[in-house]
Parts: sequence; structure tokens; C-alpha cells
Amino acid sequence: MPLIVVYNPVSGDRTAAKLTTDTILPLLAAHNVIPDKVAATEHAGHAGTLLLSYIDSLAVSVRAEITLVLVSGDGTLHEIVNALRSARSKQEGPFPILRVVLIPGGTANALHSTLFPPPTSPTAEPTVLASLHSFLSGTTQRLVPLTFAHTSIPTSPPVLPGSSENPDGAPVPTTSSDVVSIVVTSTALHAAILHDSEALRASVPGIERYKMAARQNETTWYRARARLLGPVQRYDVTTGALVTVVTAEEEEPLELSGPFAYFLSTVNVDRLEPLLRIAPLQRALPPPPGAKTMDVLAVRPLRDPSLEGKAGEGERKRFKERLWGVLGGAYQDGAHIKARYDSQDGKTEGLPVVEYFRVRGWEWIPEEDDEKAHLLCADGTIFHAPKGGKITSTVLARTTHELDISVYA
Ligand SMILES: Nc1ncnc2c1ncn2[C@@H]1O[C@H](COP(=O)(O)OP(=O)(O)OP(=O)(O)O)[C@@H](O)[C@H]1O
Repeated sequence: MPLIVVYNPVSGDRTAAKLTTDTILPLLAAHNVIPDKVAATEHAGHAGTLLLSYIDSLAVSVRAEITLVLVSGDGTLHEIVNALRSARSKQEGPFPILRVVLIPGGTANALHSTLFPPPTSPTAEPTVLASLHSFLSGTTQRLVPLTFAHTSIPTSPPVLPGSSENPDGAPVPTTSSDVVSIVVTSTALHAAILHDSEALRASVPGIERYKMAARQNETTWYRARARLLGPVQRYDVTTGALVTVVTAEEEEPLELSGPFAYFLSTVNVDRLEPLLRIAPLQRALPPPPGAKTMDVLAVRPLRDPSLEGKAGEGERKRFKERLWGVLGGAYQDGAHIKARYDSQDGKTEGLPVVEYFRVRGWEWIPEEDDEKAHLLCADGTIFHAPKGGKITSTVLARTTHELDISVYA
């Protein structure tokens, strides 16, 4: 079967080239697996074009299924998936199945740490080559298919009927950017952190840059409405179960009014970093195989009864302490999803701080004058919606994207 090795020499701590040469290629050779091609990415966006030109170089008779050994972080895989999706949409007929051997060479390695959670015992084997061992094992191979979250971000501001640009209310064609996430799609704090941390990449190559960017955004709230598209389930902290709140696609979405401190959705992953288990139900209560769902986490500060509905500087500073305290629970195996506000009457339980949903998709409608609420992060790539532009994210059905991409686990 055709096999290509691709590594990103600048991802993470920049050790992908050494790992490939010193460890991965010798291990493949020891199993009589000789790659057709070994290539380093040379610039952003290169991984996708590399893979597509490799596919083009193969005779049609041998390209039904391709193995990619990828040494990188999530961002490089994200680029590959988007390049394949774009190529697929322009091509009729069969398209190669892609099997990925994923070697964590990035900073966060969310997908890899979800498939291979960090060992709890100090004597356990490190997991860096676990996907490769699965591929080489032959008998114990497990392939995990990837789910895609498709997000559409308008590129031009909405033109409302009756406005000076459109006085007679004629339909105005909208333009948008489209992107597929395989890990995370977010707005609010997470998007702001990813946006600001990119500027720190050169000086702070490790995870620390995310913490620095977090501090820059810790008292910001984001004014927007979110509409959760059905079917929608809500996590019930008391029973530990997911409870249906919107039954079908046709029903009215569940609307969440802002402001938001946090709004993030994940597919395929429960972790964003090896120890940051942000969406624990992705593994604790996994969706059935092939389900068209993503998990959404939202934090809306004004649910905190101690703020008494106020959003001043003092309340934001107080809420910052609460938010960090709660989100810190994500590092304790996902304990944040159980945190509650204080009870108002001292008898009943307080509201959950983190609202956790399983949904088909969501819409995010930022308030026009809140610039930071217009940021969107798709697997680390940042987009800016135009003023007041509505962002929509939904899980793509396999029949729509017609791609078959899975990872050895
Ligand atoms: N040779 C290169 N020079 C500069 N940028 C590159 C090069 N090759 C790839 N890239 C870019 O590097 C970016 C980061 O890669 P990747 O996501 O794999 O690593 P990371 O950000 O360190 O890890 P993670 O996404 O797991 O946090 C990608 O968005 C990709 O476009």
C-alpha cells in the first residue's frame, strides 16, 4: 500500500525531523516498510499540497488507500484534512481512503493525547510511537474515523432588508469562508487566546504561550447570542447523564443569551493538551459511531448569582478568579464540568458554572460593536467575522464530505 511520511520541522519543540530520521524510519525499515516518499513541510499550507501531489503521482490502480505517517501537531493534520476536502469537492468518482499514523510532534497534540491519554503510572511506556505500533502490529490495529465540524464564516457584512444599501429588501448573495475542524472550534476566551498566542510563538515555543495569552484576556466578556442546533442534549451534573432538551433538527434551536466568557466545541477529542481534559464526555459518554454530534461548553458569567446581574470592572475581576478556578478543573481529569455556583437559598444545588451540551451544531451571533466577539478559532486557525456576521458550525455527514480519513489508535 502507498505510504508517505510527512513531518513538520517547526511544530512543537522542533524535534520532528530528528524523531523521523532517528526513530520512525528505522522502525518502519525493521518491519520491511519502505516509504515511497519522506518529506518535510516547508511553509504553512504545504502539508496539504504535499499530500495531494503525492496522490497525483500514484497510478490510479494503487491509490484506493494511502497511509500517511504524520509527525506534527493538530494544525498540520487540520491543513491536510481541509486540502483533501477541497480536492474531493472538485473531483467526481472514487477518492483515496486515508489512514493516518499520528506521531505527536506539535505543541498541544490534542488528537493524539485523546487517542492515547498520558499514562498515569511512571513506569508505563511513553505513548509517542503508539499509533505507529498499532499500524505495524497488523493484528491489533484499531482505526478511529475522524468526524468533521464544518464552519462557515461570512466574509462580507450582512446587508439587512430596509437598510440604506438594500432599501427594497432584495435578496443579497452572501459570501463566506469555509473551514473544517477536526479538534476544536471556538469563540470567546479560547479564540482570543489562540489569536494572541500566535504572536508569541517565536519567543515562547511551548504551551506556556497559551497561558500568557490567557492572562491578557482574563477579564474580557464576549457579547453575543448562541443558538444550539438540534438535536441538543444537556449534561445533568446531578445524574451524570445527557438529557435531551431539543429533540430534532426541525425544532427551534436552544438560544443562549450572552455575555459569554467561554464558548468552545470539540469533535474527536476530549483533550486539548495531554492533561487538559476539556470535554470529558467525548470519552466518558462517547457518541455512537458515526453520530453527527459535537460537544459544546459555555460559561456565561451572569448566571453567577453573586454578581447580581452586574457586569462592571469589579464583577469581571471577581469572575476571573471563579473562571480560572473552575477551568483549572479541566486539568483534574475534567472535574470542571461538575462545578456549581453557590446555592441561592442554601438548600437547593447552585447552577452549573460550565454548561455542557451535545449538539448537531451552533450559530454564534456577535454584537456588532464587540470586536473580540467576532473572532473564531478552527483548530488554531483564526478567522474574523465581519461586523455582526453570523458564524455557523455543524457536523458534516459522511455522505456530504465523502472522505474516509481515520487514525491508527
Ligand atoms: N516549514 C514551515 N515553516 C513555517 N511554518 C510551517 C512549516 N511547516 C508547517 N508550518 C505551519 O506550522 C503550523 C503549526 O503546526 P502544528 O499545528 O503541526 O504544530 P503546533 O502548533 O506546534 O502543534 P499543535 O497544533 O498540536 O498545538 C501549521 O499551521 C503549519 O501551517
